[in-house]
Amino acid sequence: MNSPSHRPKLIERIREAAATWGFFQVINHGVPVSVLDDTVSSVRAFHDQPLDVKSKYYKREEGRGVMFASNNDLYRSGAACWHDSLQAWLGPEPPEAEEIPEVCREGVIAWGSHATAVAEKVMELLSEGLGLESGKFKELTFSESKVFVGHCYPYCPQPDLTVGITAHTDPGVLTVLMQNQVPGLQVKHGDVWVDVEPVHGGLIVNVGDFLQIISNGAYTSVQHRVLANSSKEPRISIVIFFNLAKWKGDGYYGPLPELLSPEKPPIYRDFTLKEFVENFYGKAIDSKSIIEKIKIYH
Ligand SMILES: O=C(O)CCC(=O)C(=O)O
Ligand SMILES: [Fe+2]
Repeated sequence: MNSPSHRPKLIERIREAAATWGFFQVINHGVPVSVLDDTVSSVRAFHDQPLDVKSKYYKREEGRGVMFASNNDLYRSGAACWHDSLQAWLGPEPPEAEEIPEVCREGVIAWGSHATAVAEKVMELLSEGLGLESGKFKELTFSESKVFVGHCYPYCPQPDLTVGITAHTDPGVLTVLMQNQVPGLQVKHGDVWVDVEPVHGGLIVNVGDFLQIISNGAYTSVQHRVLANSSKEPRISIVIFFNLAKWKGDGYYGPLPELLSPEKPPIYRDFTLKEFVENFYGKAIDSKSIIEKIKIYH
């Protein structure tokens, strides 16, 4: 990702992938594979512990600290999905190190900073792909608000009757994901669900709703889901969501003015953070994202 002579090509490839697929995989990202493997093992070790140890982290209030739960949307959704998750809100207000379970503390902290470095590089390329300065996304604080999520999809004896995570789009700016070798993630491309084969050492990056909106539709936030795990080995995936942080402007979010012109009018109306948050927390993860609500029909 670093060679200057490849940069224009890289910008174009990432722009194209983010526009058409909304998902892409990065390799040669500079994070040692041993860091990825160690983090996956330590999250697995957390989930392998007896329930009475993990239940110390049970809670339902989101937004800060550390939380262990099965489904964030348990009370908003018609059915629960076949996974457990350990979450840590790493920014803008990081938890005290002691709040993070000891068995995976080092992994959570290390992955948090490596994933941020990768996300910032990708954000530079995505920003340039829109014709903006490479530092624009960082200036807009897009890498500041971040949540670590260590998912575990245990063996499911009847995988045809449930799913690991229902189809949804991610709400924020960008998601960086790594996984062990157990498959399950699928991405929607047109009307087809496409399997994402795990690549050892590869990182998956996907566009969230907020990035689709601020790019005025140039980048696409696509639906994805995880099938219930039919293998005896648990599937581990570790995600960092980069969400909305503070905004430099007047409290309203919307398509970046730099991208708009009489030929390219906004296709989304502006909205407030309150509206965004209420929309997210008021629904099950598989129901309509804010994108549908704020679309302008020309
Ligand atoms: O486990 C995965 O591969 C995907 C998880 C996911 O989509 C999410 O946490 O939003
Ligand atoms: Fe997701």
